[in-house]
Amino acid sequence: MHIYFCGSIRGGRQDVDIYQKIVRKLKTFGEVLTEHVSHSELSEKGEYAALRGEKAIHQRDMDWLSLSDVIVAEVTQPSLGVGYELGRAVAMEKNIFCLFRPSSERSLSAMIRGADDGERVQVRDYAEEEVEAILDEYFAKLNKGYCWTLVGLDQYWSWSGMQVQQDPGSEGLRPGFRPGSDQDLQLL
Ligand SMILES: O=c1[nH]c(=O)n([C@H]2C[C@H](O)[C@@H](COP(=O)(O)O)O2)cc1CO
Repeated sequence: MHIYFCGSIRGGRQDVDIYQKIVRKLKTFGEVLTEHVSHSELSEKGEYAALRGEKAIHQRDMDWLSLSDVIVAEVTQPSLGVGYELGRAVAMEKNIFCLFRPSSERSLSAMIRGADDGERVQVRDYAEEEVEAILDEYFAKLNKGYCWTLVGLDQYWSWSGMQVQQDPGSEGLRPGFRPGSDQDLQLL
């Protein structure tokens, strides 16, 4: 599983220790593409010097975002970049899990909290000591969803393979094809 972690860089590095804790946990579920966000050596200047330019950072991160199965964002420290990544991820219909600490006494933007649909986009208030358990719970549910999708796909492919075998001249499935119906048998 590819995981994209979002956390503030130029928005302020105050929460880097929590980012580290989250990324350490995320690595037990899959590959974290944006591990650099949690590096304590990364300053508010960001990666400009290392990557020779803002365009390269933006392009690389958009490629990683497209590749990701899930986005996990620590949104307590406000960051324009994190807000932008989340907006793009919503448009890509990704699974998104945002984590916010009310103990900061900040008020999370309505554009993030209001995007919660209880399913694909989820926003969760948390305290630092419970973050690992919360991530366990989230990924357990996410993986369960994936298992069902795989079972469904497997059934679909074995069914469609059967149809093609019965009709060797077939170039594939026809639109409006219904498995097992008389209409299908006539079409074949
Ligand atoms: O150098 C960088 N590298 C990088 O990957 N980002 C991405 C990942 C972070 O989740 C997000 C942080 O945005 P911001 O720097 O505006 O706080 O943007 C952002 C920067 C600097 O803006």
